[in-house]
Amino acid sequence: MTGLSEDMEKQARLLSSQLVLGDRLVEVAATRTVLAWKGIKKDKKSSEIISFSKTEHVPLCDIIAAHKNHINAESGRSQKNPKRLHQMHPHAFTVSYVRRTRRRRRWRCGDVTFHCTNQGLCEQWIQVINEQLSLFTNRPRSLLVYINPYGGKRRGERVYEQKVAPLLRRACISADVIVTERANHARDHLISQANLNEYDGVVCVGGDGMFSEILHGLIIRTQTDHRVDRDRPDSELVPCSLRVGIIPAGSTDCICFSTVGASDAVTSALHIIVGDSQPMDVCSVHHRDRFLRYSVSLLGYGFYGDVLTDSERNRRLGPARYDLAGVKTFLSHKHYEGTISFLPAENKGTPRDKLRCRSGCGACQHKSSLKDRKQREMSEKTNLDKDGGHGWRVIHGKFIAINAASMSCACPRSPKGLAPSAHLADGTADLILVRRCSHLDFFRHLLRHTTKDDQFDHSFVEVHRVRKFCFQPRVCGPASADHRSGDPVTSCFGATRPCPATGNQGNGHGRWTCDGEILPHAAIRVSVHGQLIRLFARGIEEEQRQQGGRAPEGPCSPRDLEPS
Ligand SMILES: Nc1ncnc2c1ncn2[C@@H]1O[C@H](COP(=O)(O)OP(=O)(O)OP(=O)(O)O)[C@@H](O)[C@H]1O
Ligand SMILES: CCCCCCCCCCCCC/C=C/[C@@H](O)[C@H](CO)NC(=O)CCCCC
Ligand SMILES: [Ca+2]
Repeated sequence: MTGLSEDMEKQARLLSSQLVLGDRLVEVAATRTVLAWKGIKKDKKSSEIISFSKTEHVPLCDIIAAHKNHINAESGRSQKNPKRLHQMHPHAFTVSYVRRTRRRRRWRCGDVTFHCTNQGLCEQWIQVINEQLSLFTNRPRSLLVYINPYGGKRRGERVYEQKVAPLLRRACISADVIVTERANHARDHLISQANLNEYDGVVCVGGDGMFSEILHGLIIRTQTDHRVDRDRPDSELVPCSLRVGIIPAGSTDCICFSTVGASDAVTSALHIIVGDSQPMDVCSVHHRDRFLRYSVSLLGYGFYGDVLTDSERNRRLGPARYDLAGVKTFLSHKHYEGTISFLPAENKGTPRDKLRCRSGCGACQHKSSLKDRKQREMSEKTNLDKDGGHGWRVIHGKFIAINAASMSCACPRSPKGLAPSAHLADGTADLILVRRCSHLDFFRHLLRHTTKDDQFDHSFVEVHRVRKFCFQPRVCGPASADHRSGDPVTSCFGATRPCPATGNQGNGHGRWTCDGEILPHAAIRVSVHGQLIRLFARGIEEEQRQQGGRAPEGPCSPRDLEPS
């Protein structure tokens, strides 16, 4: 025995044999966690089999599938490969696996083809590998796919057919595909038609707006099935059981970029295939006792609300509409007056710490139990009753922008994001207040979103980590008794009255963008629901150095390595 590696010797081999790889003879072995091989040859003097190359290996959790090859006479024969070697090994199988590239966290599908002496051995290898893969119960078998044909540069259908469908087929994953025919088609289908029991996950081919449809479809369906009243701002929402995969085909693709670390269809498809799971916080947004929308990325008032409002007029420009609207909004340099009240998140770090949310993030590991949450709610209520809002902070001011990000909102435009230290699944959002400042100062602040400099390091910017917040635009006329009472929750909504100038509450104020949609009200109340939804993703991985070898040791967590 040549000894593939010490680690492998410690584990029971499921199968090992001599096979041919290219023009070399290799010893190949499979255990429950790894497939490894090493070049071998016959020692001329002793006639013993000796190894002559380093062990190469692929963790089983990175393998997509093993398939039989249909070989013609010429295939598999390299120039150096003597005809004899090939003739002695006429059967072959290919193992497809996840290959990490050196470039920007992109994953690709790698193939390695082994030739065998006989058909029985070839089939045995395929069976052993695929049997082990079938033990990974986190991998989906059946998916429901929604494609927005008009998202981003209108390439959704092509991207799916050319890049994603072939990989799903290779991994033996079935997919029912719906190409949407109108806005909200996917949302409505999920709410009232889809038979969700048939699927292990939902795939969204499109941008953040399309993802938002699917998010709404799944959350609304889940709450309806569990008879949860969505209109009550304090309802405890039930987490969705199906995971969502995002194949980026939009303009910003911020949710994909922030959860996968790349905006790339093949990378996303591979995260779906290996069955990754990334929980994600969701904000619920209410106006008085009426549910408005859910948000996972940016709730933005003022600057971003205006950018989005303006960009909607130029949808035909595709992704460039945001640049045009961004410049116009920046030049208009508006500010808005209002009161923001928020409940700070305790013991959850700060938005300016340097603890970035990365794959396996410690801050996102802890999911508070129902008991914890009930206790927190009780103490919030008691504090409110006791002294009219203890724990809540209230800030009145003139703001150029108010942004709430429950994740970093990293995207190709801003690789560290609007809130670089926000966490995907810690049950909090980072609330960024940009007060009225000079044009030049605001430009400096914006510019820092694209560099390594700290965009919060300005006297006119403050940032808080929060569980809940309310916003009340400046009230026309004298402040109401509720507002003066200091009870932030009541004052958020009690003080709203029609503006005499317009006769309409909301008009004349700024607007909120909620993951790219414009909200119909400026006075809103927001709660973060920790880990309400899960994606086929694993968060952004630390960049790794490749160390030679066919597939570098991936960051498979022990959970991934052990078949369940
Ligand atoms: N068939 C369709 N026809 C018209 N609109 C659609 C259709 N399907 C989905 N939509 C809507 O298109 C909007 C934009 O889609 P999407 O998010 O995919 O692209 P985007 O806006 O270019 O990207 P991003 O949201 O990342 O900026 C979504 O709000 C969605 O509701
Ligand atoms: C002087 C240079 C200034 C550069 C400033 C760059 C700052 C970029 C921060 C981008 C944050 C995007 C957050 C994502 C929000 C999405 O839910 C939403 C829907 O797709 N997209 C936008 O709001 C689109 C937002 C587009 C903003 C331009
Ligand atoms: Ca969060």
